[in-house]
Amino acid sequence: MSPSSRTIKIATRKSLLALWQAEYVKAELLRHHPTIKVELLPIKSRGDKILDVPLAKVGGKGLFVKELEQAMLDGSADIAVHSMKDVPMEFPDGLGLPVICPREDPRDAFVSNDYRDLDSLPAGSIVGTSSLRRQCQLLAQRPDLTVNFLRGNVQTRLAKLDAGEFDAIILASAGLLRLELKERITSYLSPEQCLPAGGQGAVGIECRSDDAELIELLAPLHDSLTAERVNAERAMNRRLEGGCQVPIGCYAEHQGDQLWLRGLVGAVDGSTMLHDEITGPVAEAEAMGITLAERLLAAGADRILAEVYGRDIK
Ligand SMILES: NCc1[nH]cc(CCC(=O)O)c1CC(=O)O
Repeated sequence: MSPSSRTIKIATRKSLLALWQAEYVKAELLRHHPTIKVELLPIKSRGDKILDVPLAKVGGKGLFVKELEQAMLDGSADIAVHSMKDVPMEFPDGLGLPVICPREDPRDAFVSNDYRDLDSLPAGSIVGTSSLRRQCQLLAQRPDLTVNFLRGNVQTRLAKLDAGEFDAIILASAGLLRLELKERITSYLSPEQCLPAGGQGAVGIECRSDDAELIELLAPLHDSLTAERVNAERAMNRRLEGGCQVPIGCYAEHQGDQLWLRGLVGAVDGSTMLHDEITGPVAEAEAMGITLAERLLAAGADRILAEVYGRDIK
C-alpha cells in the first residue's frame, strides 16, 4: 500500500476537547495529504472514569494516555493525539512522540460570572481548581481565598461555576479557546501570576517508532519552535519527576535565538514558593531544563516534592 492511500486511525479520548484535538490533527493531515484516509477511534481512559479524587491521589502517571497507547501497540490505532501537559515523560517501548503542533495560548484563564480578575475577588471567595500548581500560586498571592476541589472536563467545570458552587474557577485558556468558549475567559493570568504547566496549550502526536512511513506523513504538522519550548519544560519536569498533577510550573519562551525558561515549585498551601529562571541557547533546551530543576531541588523543592509524592526524590 502506498503512503498516499493509507488509512490513519487516531486513538482519542472522548471529551469534547480531546475530540477537537483529534479532529484538528485529522484536518491538518488531510490538508497536507488529500488522498489519505483518517478515522477517529474514541476510547475511554482511566483518568476520565475516576472523577471524584484529585489526580495526584489517583496514582500512576499517564492516567489519560495508557489506553490510547495500548491501542497503538496492538495495532487498532496508528496515532494518539495528546495535550502535552498530560503526556508522561517516558514512553513505552516501541512508541514515541515525533510531532508537536503549534502552541495555543499557554496561559491560565480566570473564569467568573461575578468578578473581573483575581484581585477583585472579595476575601474568603471560593475558587475552583484541582491543580496543585494553580492552587499554590493562587494562595501565595491571596492567602485569604479558599481553593476547592474541581475536576471533570471543561463543560462540567463551567457548569459547576454557573451553578454557584464557586466564585471563580481557573482553567487553561487553550481548552476554552479551542472549544470556542473564548467569551467565558473573564481575564488571563499572566505567567508572573500563574506560571503555566509544562506543555500547556500544546498538542503532541504519539505513534509507533518503527512506522517510518507514518512519521513522514506527520512531519508537516510539527512546529519546531513549540517543540523547543516544550522540550525545555518537559526536561525540567522529568528531572523533578513531575507532570501536571504536582505544584510545579514551567514555561519557556524564545528571546531572539535564546530560550528563556522559568520554573516554580510551591508548597501546596502557597506558604513557600521557589522561583528560578535560566536563559541559554536553544540547542541546550534539555540541559537547561535539568539545570533549572537541580537548582530548584537544591533550594528546597526536594522537601516540598517529597511531601507531595510521599517519597524522596534524588
Ligand atoms: N489536565 C487536563 C487538561 N489537559 C489539557 C487541558 C487544556 C488544554 C491544554 O493545556 O492544552 C486541560 C484542562 C485544563 O487544565 O483546564
